[in-house]
Amino acid sequence: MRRAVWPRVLALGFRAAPRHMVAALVVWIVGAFAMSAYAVGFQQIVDGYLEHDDAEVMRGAVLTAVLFSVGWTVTVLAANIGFGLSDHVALRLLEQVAHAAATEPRLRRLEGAEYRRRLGAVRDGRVLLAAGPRHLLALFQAVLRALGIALVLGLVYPPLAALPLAAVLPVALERVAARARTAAERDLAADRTTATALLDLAASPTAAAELRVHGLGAELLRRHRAVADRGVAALRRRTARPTVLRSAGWAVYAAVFTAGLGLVVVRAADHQASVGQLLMVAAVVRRSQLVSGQAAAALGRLVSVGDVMRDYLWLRGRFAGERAPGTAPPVPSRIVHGLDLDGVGFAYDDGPPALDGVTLHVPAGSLVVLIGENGAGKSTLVKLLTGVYAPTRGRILLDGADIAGFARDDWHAAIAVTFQDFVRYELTAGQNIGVGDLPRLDDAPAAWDALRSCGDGAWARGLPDGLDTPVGRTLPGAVDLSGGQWQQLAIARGRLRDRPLLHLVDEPGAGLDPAAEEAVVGHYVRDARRRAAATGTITVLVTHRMTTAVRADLVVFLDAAGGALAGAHADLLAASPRYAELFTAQAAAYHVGEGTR
Ligand SMILES: Nc1ncnc2c1ncn2[C@@H]1O[C@H](COP(=O)(O)OP(=O)(O)OP(=O)(O)O)[C@@H](O)[C@H]1O
Repeated sequence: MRRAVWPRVLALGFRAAPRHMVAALVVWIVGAFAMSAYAVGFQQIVDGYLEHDDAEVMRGAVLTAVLFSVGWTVTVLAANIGFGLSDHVALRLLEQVAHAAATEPRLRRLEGAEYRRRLGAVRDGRVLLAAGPRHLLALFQAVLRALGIALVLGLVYPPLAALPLAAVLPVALERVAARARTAAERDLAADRTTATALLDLAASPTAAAELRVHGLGAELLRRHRAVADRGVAALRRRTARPTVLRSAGWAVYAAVFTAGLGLVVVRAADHQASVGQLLMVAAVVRRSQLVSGQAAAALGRLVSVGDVMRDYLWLRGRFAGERAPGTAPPVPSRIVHGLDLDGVGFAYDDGPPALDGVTLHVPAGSLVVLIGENGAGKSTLVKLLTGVYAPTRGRILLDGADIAGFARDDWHAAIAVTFQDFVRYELTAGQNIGVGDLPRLDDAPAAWDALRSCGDGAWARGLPDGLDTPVGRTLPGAVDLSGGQWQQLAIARGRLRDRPLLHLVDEPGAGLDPAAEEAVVGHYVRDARRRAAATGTITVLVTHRMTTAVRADLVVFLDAAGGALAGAHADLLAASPRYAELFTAQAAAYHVGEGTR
């Protein structure tokens, strides 16, 4: 464990549970003193008895009884305080990471293999990390106990005070072994993730039907076994040598203490030490072994704690800074001129550009249909317009103002979105709509009204408690819905906000039956016209149904190279052979008459 992390682990404890930390510190100092010093009382009893000194025996008995009971009480107390401390820190840790991730406006910071690896490490290691302050205190206590033992040994024969130093070698080797183990585990983390994913998939209820039909269950388990066996073998190989070294360290330690004990026996034979002192040393040697074990265990765990702490600090650093722009311009209440994309480009991580130099003007109040083949960048453009991603080059301007300059929360409050990969919330059906406009989370009439855009909503009325029915798989009494019904809830959610500046809808028809899809598109067209007049709202509809393009003011056709062509449907038919080809193929498939051209 590198030094810089220690104070931060302690600070974690003091921030999460300051009273627990102080109590643990006090209790463990008292415990360390009591459990080391009680052996002195033990010596007094034996020597008093041999010298027929009843007063000395009594003093020893009282001292032993008091120190022993204080020591044990405090040990039990310390364990409880320590666990309480860990619980507090664990809770706080999870809250901090979850809050930072949930409120991070820059979605790119939640992506990438490095982010996923570190997040996984903190999630899996949170209990370990939360116990970090406790392990640090345990290490501190072990050092105090070792000092107490040195003091007691020094009383018998001063050179013996150096005996506890023999623990330095095995404890250091324990640390080396722990380092080797955590390094190996870290290198094997990808395999472990794969193994867990394979097991999760094998047990997943959503994948159950497909796995059975394709006969994949046994294959998944075979792969899991192969990956897991490889991991266990690699771990054994890499930790074998440090384990041998570790055992050698403890052997040296045992030899040194045995020699120390032998020395006291010789001194007792020479009448330079009393029998009581001999017994006291024997008791202290046993205690010293426990204390060294405690220190070694704490140090070993702290190595892993340090690793998780570094991942945790990395995550905190990733979410830090740039959160609140100083003075952001206000988001306008209506669009007057329109939306301009000025050379907009975007690439995920180090991948090829998903969008490459898109430049176009969308007049206020337009209904835009966004068309393109799979992977052309339609959803990416929608995400750029929501502001959760920023263009890697170029700008998006609303009435001339770069949307990147608006405060994120203000911008998000000013738009309405239905995402292609929408979320299925484990809430009631009505709340699945209500989350689209939080102040109206439980506004039943508004939810019914929004749902009516997808048809008559008969299926929702047929639910046991209508829109008050919990939906999904986890809540008690929850009803799971069909893909199209979930999609209707997502569409209604996106329609709940009344006066958005941008209304973005990504593939609303994908899971809907033709009647529902027609109803939905019709509502979007009517909403777009109504809002155009009121707020200059721009509605962007992503669809593969090219016949919808006929009803648009502006069609944006994204090509596979990340470029865009914009214009009226008829203009695009003339300007783009590929667009015309796609339209003709689809029109033929859907028996669309020539009149639509
Ligand atoms: N989160 C992501 N990380 C990395 N690459 C991504 C991510 N999302 C999309 N891409 C890539 O960006 C490109 C554009 O994807 P996008 O989802 O925008 O296409 P689309 O036009 O919406 O496709 P579809 O019609 O299939 O929904 C694709 O090549 C895709 O592989």
